[in-house]
Amino acid sequence: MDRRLILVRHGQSEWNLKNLFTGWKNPGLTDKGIEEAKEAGQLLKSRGYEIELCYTSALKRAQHTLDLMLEEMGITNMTIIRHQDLNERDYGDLAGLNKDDAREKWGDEQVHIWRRSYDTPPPGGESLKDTADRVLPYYKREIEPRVLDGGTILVAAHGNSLRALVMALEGLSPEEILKREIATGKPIIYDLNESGKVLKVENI
Ligand SMILES: O=C(O)[C@H](O)COP(=O)(O)O
Repeated sequence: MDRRLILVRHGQSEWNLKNLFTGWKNPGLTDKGIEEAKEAGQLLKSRGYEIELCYTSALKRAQHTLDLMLEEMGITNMTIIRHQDLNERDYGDLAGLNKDDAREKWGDEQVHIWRRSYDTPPPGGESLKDTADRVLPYYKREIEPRVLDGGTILVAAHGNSLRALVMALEGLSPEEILKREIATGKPIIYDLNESGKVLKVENI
């Protein structure tokens, strides 16, 4: 029996293109982001997976990415569960600021700590740990049981909500997750065993 979990970060957003901290702000996809989402859909289509159920966040860049992927896969009748627990990390006071301007103001190291450390939150926002504290209970409660029932579950979410999930699934340390980047529109495919442990991971 397949117990497959597919994670996809949304395609490039308007604010990714402008190099702005985004967090819970709600920009749409760029043309490139739309293409990335379609390509991700084509890739999954070529694998012939039968998707049982989809999850996404409450933010439109992830929702639109999922819709485009499903369209490419020719899937018209699908249950999509949208929940804010899968939202991007809240970037707090940094949201809307240019990432290079922030480095000029606070220095490269501080900005890197805010962006990639495990437990140092950006001012007024969530650390990766804070993000994990909402993403992982949601995953355990809602998503994992559906995967363990058998089949393929697709999750379209965000760079840091997915880093939180990848950290738990792959058993990465806070040092290891610091270096882990999640590319836009590139599916990560996990095969899980009956207790939810990762048997195999494939980045396509
Ligand atoms: O919210 C954002 O700005 C991006 O989606 C992810 O940002 P990061 O690469 O700075 O974590």
